[in-house]
Amino acid sequence: MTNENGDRDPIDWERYEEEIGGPGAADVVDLDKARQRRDHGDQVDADAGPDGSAGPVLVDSVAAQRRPRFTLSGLRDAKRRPIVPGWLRSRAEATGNALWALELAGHTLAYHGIRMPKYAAKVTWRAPRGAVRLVVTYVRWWFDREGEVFRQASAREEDADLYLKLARQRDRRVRWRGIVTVPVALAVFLALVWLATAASTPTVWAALAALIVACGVVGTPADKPLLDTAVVRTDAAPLTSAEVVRALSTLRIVGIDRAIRAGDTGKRWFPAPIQRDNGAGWRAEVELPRGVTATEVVEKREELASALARPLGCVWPEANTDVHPGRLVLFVADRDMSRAKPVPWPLLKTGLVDLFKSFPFGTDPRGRMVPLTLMFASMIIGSIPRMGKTFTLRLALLGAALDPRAWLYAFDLKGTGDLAPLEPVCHRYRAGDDDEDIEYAIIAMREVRAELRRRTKVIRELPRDLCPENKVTPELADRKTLGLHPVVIGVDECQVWFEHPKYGDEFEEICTDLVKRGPAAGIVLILATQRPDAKSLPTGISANAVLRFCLKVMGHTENDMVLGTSMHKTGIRATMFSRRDKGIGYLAGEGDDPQIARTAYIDGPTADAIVTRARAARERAGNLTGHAAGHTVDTVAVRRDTLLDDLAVVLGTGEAKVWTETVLERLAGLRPDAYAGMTRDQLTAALKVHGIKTKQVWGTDPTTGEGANRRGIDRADITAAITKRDREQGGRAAS
Ligand SMILES: Nc1ncnc2c1ncn2[C@@H]1O[C@H](COP(=O)(O)OP(=O)(O)OP(=O)(O)O)[C@@H](O)[C@H]1O
Repeated sequence: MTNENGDRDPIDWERYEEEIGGPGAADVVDLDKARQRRDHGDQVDADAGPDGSAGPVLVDSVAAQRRPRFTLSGLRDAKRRPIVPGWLRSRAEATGNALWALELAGHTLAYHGIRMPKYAAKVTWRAPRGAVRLVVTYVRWWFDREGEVFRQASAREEDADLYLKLARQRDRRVRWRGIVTVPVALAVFLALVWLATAASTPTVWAALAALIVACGVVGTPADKPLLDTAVVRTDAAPLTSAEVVRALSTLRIVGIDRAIRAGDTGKRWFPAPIQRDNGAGWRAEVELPRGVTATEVVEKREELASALARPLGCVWPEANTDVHPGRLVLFVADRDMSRAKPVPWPLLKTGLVDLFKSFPFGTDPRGRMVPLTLMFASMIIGSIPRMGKTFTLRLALLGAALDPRAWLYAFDLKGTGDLAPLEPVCHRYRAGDDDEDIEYAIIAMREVRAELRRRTKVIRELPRDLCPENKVTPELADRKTLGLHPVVIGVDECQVWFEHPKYGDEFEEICTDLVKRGPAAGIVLILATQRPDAKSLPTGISANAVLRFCLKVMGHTENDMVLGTSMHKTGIRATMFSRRDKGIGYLAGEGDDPQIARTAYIDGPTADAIVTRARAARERAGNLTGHAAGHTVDTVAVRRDTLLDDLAVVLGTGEAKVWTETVLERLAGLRPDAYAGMTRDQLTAALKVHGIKTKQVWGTDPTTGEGANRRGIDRADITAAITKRDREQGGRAAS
């Protein structure tokens, strides 16, 4: 199509107009009628243009596409960049950076300081050559030797005019430079005379030293620097947009390939320039071609690393779904995260933890500290074997150990003793999965459940001003009389509990209760498992945990099991980690978005040293309890399960069947410490262990006096279960 100026417009606007209005649209729109309607003040047609004229306005026209440069609403919605940079706002990070700079300066000074004699010898050796170089350079300048080539060239080409011009210019220069030389020479001469006659000895030596250093520096060959290298830098090449586009185009992602085939050069894929981030690498934001999601790229992290020719541990693609699913944030670190020396844990040698506040957990790919706040949360740690779950659990428990108020329960069901360093500070500790160990654990967990019930009652009865949010506060935790100190329970390989044939259901029921109600009561449950599936990590637990740390997993089901529903779909994929990424995972629940973190690496001996410090702090606070104080748990108690006998007592002989709620009331009356607060579900689960099921029971409501059919217990079932148990125990005793 040709416009008024005779230029060819690449867009056939007439055709598009016709298409919008349908065939013959130009005939259908009656402009006169439209004008009449406007003149008569009729409502403007929905299709009317902005000027009120009838007919559709093409949004694809150049005018419609033009965006106003400056609008107030645009400014209101604009994202403000922080006045103080992020690393300065975090005290820990700012101190860390300042310490690093001081340390670097100290190292450099010490390195060069120790080499001063060597440098002095080098400088003295090079000084004569430097002196000659200085004199020669000066003489060359004085006699304008740099113009010599041109003068000779003009002579060779017999260009008399040019030669004369250059010769005259040289004469002028030599004369002028000679005039400058006289005062300079005089000054040097006078300085020498003064040094030789009137100056003090230190001044003479200082002047001589300065002269030697100056000459030595001038006499230094270009390929042999005077100073040795104190710090060897391994600077990574900068990341360029062309490189990113080229790498993305090799990933065989259909949408990207299609865009490139259609002539997209990728120049407009970058909404902001690629920047250095925290001095640790390059950060590129990429607006992927329409229809391509960032998760497609995240899944191909390994191929992307190969396309960028960087180690896998340097390449960290993430989806920024806050903007839209096609916005990719690519961080390319200078150093391989899985190989880099781990940043030492700040609490290694000094400092205690307040569990109500965060403590250092690890670092992100940018080298920034990642915190963890255990209070008011439960935590799940999951991955395939040998990725660092136990180390992560131990790290979290070490943090808890450094809060002298906290009671620690550590259960190492793998039984290898990985949690053994924590034993000196644990209120309850057990390694192994034998019957004895499981019995110990069930007693401990029953104890925690009873404690949970007690705490909820204490919190409920506290005056509003002391407990405004109906949850434990740091002040309440400090009051020893209330007994609301933090309780942190760590279980490694928790699937062993939940799959246990006898106590599995009870463990599940207690843990579900703890995950749901424990955080508000100051009880934190941390579960680690290498088999994150519905059986190893019951959904009631996995759905309610707040904190989640997912190291490498193999599939999206495990990913979502640990990190939460739909995480895989939204691009939070722990499947992208490689087997070398030990201790590296996605941490969700701390902060707004899940973040990649490498846990602080603490080996056994280091953990021992931290625990020694933690124990000393507990001794000072008078808070060495349970296992740590040498108390043992009577595991025989668990074998003498009193529930059946207690039921036999409360059911009496007169009634054949009793409603569950009535049984619960009677049990609470019989043993308030064991049964107060027990729910119907809990009783049902406890009965299931003995193979007893509740059934429909007809009875009369004592308050209303009306008959009703409700769930209840048959006394015959209890008697049968007791007989069976006694027979079995008798058989075992006889054998
Ligand atoms: N933050 C870390 N940095 C470097 N290496 C780590 C880190 N955390 C753990 N590792 C390494 O990973 C290895 C496995 O750790 P860990 O025993 O915790 O794995 P796991 O997942 O619990 O294994 P399993 O499933 O067999 O219990 C350890 O030997 C340790 O050296």
